[in-house]
Amino acid sequence: MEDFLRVEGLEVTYEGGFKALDGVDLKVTKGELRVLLGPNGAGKTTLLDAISGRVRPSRGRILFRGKEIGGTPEHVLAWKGVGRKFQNPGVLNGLTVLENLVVATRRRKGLLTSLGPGLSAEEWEVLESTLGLVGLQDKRYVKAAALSHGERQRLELAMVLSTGAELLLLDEPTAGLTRSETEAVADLLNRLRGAKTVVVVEHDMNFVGKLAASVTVLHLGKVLREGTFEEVRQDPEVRAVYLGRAYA
Ligand SMILES: Nc1ncnc2c1ncn2[C@@H]1O[C@H](COP(=O)(O)OP(=O)(O)OP(=O)(O)O)[C@@H](O)[C@H]1O
Repeated sequence: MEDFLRVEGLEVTYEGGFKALDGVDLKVTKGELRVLLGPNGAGKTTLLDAISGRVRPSRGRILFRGKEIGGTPEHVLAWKGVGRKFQNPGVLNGLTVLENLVVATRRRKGLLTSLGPGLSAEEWEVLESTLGLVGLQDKRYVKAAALSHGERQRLELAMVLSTGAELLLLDEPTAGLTRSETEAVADLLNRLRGAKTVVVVEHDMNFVGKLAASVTVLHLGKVLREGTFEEVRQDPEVRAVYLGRAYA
């Protein structure tokens, strides 16, 4: 199968000459759920930034569905199906859950983001199934401002999905969530497997352990290991640089 996302020899050098990524190779197949682990400063966010067009690679290639996308502006990539959670503009507080999803769906079509009729029957169907997927059916008429933190996170995910994103890039989606909210996000990501390709940066090991995911460990801007969560968790080198602290 063709790699859905392929990163080859990627380097990102920040102003001042600091090399945050130093020759990263990564292959993600369609429908895969991939976790990026690594200690602070390993380059995880920079890798998501490079894939989503927020920072420019200084060397190497990023291929999305076989086409080079390195250096392509973020808004163009969003249009091509690369979705970054926490992308602007995010949730609109004054609108209900349903209205926010309508706005996100219309954004996909490139229309003005005003409300009103205009979604096809098929789009309503997709919107309904997305609501179900994130477990917010019962909150459809609730204003976004009144949602709990966890519900809001799930609404943001639903909005990225509604924009038609095929590749979802998530940076610590469980930050600030309670244990049950974290479990809801883990369930959601597991259910997305096969339908969407997801790359998620996460520090919460309990959460990562619940994901049916392969794991890539970054360290000092390079890939240190790849494998299942158990494999990388048992790896002495990984433990030394990262997990050792959490599992000592
Ligand atoms: N805009 C920037 N200019 C210069 N250096 C930067 C910039 N952004 C990040 N860095 C540096 O690049 C390195 C990698 O940062 P990055 O945020 O990608 O790491 P990370 O693995 O996501 O870390 P964390 O887990 O702490 O979020 C760090 O040393 C960081 O200080």
